[in-house]
Amino acid sequence: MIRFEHVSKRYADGTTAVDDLSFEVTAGELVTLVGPSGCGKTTTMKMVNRLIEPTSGRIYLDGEDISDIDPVRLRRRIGYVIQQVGLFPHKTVLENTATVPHLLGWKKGDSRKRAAELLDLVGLDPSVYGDRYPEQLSGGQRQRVGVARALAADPPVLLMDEPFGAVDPVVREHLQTEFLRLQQELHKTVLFVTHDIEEAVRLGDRIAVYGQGRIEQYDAPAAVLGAPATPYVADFVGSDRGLKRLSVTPIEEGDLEQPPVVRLEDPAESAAARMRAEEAGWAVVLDAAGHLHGWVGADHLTSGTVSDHARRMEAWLPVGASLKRAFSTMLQHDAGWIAVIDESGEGRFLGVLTPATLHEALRRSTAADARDISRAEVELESVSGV
Ligand SMILES: Nc1ncnc2c1ncn2[C@@H]1O[C@H](COP(=O)(O)OP(=O)(O)OP(=O)(O)O)[C@@H](O)[C@H]1O
Repeated sequence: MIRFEHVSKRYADGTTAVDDLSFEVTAGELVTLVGPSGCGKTTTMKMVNRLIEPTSGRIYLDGEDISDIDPVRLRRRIGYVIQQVGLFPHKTVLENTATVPHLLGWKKGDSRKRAAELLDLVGLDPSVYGDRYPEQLSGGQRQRVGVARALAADPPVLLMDEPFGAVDPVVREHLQTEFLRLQQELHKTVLFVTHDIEEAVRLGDRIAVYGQGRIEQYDAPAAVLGAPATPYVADFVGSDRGLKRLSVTPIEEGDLEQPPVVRLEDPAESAAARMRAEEAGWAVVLDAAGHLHGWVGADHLTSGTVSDHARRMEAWLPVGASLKRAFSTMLQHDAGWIAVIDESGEGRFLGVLTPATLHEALRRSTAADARDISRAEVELESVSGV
């Protein structure tokens, strides 16, 4: 979809910003460009929409050399989101979002309708926010409008230059999650610049780790974390890369423990007897439909039915969620275990994840790399679902 062939950029003052760069982004792929300040990420990106022209080399979009495409036409095929969103202050949120359809000559009604759909898609209710002006929004909301605006004309390619860089970490994580959800729906071809390795790992199908003007490693997140290609990459991804792996390793059914399971309607005494037989101090409680209700301690089961004593359980996750989410859910709920649910299978309870099984899952993921299993076999499906 996007292909760089021996691309270099030297600025007039002699700075070599990008040096003989060759790489390819396939259609529907989200590639993060990560590296320290001044390593050439933004230059790379701006060459794709011809805001900057390369000194040498060629860039292809869908097989077409972009130097043969009129820049204005080219940019219609490419959405662009930057950190300082650049919304027009005197235009409403709806008008800002409708900018590109408007420029493309859409009818006013059509472009406003499209803008409203897009605002909805990025989590802003158009009836609440549509008539506001940018200064009446929070930083995170402004970034969402920026994303909606870039998507308005439905371009196949999105360039995003530190789009979430200016918001606080909590909002940032929220925006990342929403963007991943959006990307699962839209399958845009995305180049995403960040200097934050965590963000690169969380979002990227592949990561390009930049050194000075060059890509040091271009690989799937687990491979970059598990097998850094050079000492520079190892240093950049950090000594805590084991921890970072948490965000690219999904919970699998095989990781789960199977505690005793009782039903809400079970008589308390028989449930207690079963737990004693399994030497378990507690059991997971399911409702009549087999959905997770909560848990119950063996000591409480003195009379009546399980439902008289059961407590609700809020700490649960769908299978396939990342181990990082599992870990933070445990901390958030101060829970020694979390329930894992099969969301696609109507919320069927699958088992529980404990700190010990979480550790095992992390070792499984590291061992996969140590055995030099090819990237394709390291489970990465959930990278886009963390
Ligand atoms: N117009 C310019 N003229 C001269 N040098 C430039 C120009 N624009 C960028 N550079 C230099 O090119 C190098 C790469 O810049 P670029 O903006 O691509 O880096 P970056 O990786 O995006 O950095 P950051 O994360 O700080 O945005 C830097 O050394 C920068 O100073």
